[in-house]
Amino acid sequence: MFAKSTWIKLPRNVLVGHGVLDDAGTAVAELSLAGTPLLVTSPTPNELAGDRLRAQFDGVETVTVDSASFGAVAEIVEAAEAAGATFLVALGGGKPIDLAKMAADELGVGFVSVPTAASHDGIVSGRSSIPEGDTRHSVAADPPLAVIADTEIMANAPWELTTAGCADIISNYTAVKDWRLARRLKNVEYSEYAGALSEMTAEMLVDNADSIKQGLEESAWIVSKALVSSGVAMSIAGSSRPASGAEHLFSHQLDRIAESPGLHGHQVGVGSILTEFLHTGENGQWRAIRDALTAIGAPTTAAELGIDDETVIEALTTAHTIRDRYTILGDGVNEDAAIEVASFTGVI
Ligand SMILES: NC(=O)C1=CN([C@@H]2O[C@H](COP(=O)(O)OP(=O)(O)OC[C@H]3O[C@@H](n4cnc5c(N)ncnc54)[C@H](OP(=O)(O)O)[C@@H]3O)[C@@H](O)[C@H]2O)C=CC1
Ligand SMILES: O=C(CO)COP(=O)(O)O
Ligand SMILES: [Zn+2]
Repeated sequence: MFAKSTWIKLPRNVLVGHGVLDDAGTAVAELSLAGTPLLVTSPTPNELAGDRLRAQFDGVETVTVDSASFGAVAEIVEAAEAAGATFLVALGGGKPIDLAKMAADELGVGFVSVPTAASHDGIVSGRSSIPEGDTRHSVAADPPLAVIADTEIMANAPWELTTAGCADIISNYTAVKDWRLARRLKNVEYSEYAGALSEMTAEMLVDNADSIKQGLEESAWIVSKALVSSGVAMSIAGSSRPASGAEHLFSHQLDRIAESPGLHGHQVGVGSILTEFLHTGENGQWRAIRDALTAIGAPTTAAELGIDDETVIEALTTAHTIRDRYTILGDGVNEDAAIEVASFTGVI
């Protein structure tokens, strides 16, 4: 008997466009959720859009978080219980969205994602990433019930957040290569649909690189749609594999060891240059990845990330140890090889 089964969880309503923030109430009403939400946000997004959102939900209370931590998740859970909230609405960048995602999971309620920055695909995915000490916990949770991405607000967010979101999508190329490699060498479960969707998402973003420019609202639209698409690929796969390979291990390791880590998307972009070189060699596609990052204005070197060369080499040689996820890093890249890769590609 055929015994495989799949449970794919996806957002039901996805709104992307100019001014869609004002449709949040309608989009949520359409989900037929009973009761009142708790609004989870952080200071800047609250100031930018909190009142417009509150005006659409009767009796909504607000909790404002300053930093990502398990303590902040507990605070949200407590506030939701005290307010008798039956679902959460997360307004902001990845920080309040990830915290609300994890709190919603703990409370056993749904949440709605209202991103104000297109900084990475966590704003639509079913994964939450919370730092604790020098480690970062990547935890599975349910994806948002709805995503309301107002491009007017996102286009006015700091530009580097948008270029980070683009680089997170460009990194899908190497993530899928790692996933296929793991299927071939370790018999890891692979989804053709999720792999193809993830690659196509990166392809479409790169094809539209000319329209990704600071001050152009269309940029926020292109990137938001790509982030949604990448989130869907992860939901189909039931893991972050389609969007997270060795380049993500490299970035997670930088988050642990760098004195002042860069933005997630920027780090995975530079990681992709390195791991593409490991996959396809000196005449392979690493230049195409680098050029795509350059075209949208994302960093391509350690210096542009603001991280010293030694730390980049340490991250590349130790990244394979931080997670049980087989990638092109295999059982480790030695220091000489890491220096060779990083020098040849101009990363250091
Ligand atoms: N789930 C996942 O797969 C992933 C999750 N993450 C998590 O996401 C977080 C990082 O995401 P990121 O979006 O960069 O973080 P933040 O939510 O901290 O946002 C970055 C900064 O931009 C500000 N901001 C947000 N929107 C606007 C806007 N429209 N205009 C002006 N300023 C704005 C924020 O203000 P303020 O300081 O007031 O909040 C903050 O200072 C981390 O907590 C990380 O762990 C990262 C990668 C992947
Ligand atoms: O950042 C992600 C995908 O872009 C999530 O991946 P992780 O599972 O590595 O946290
Ligand atoms: Zn990512």
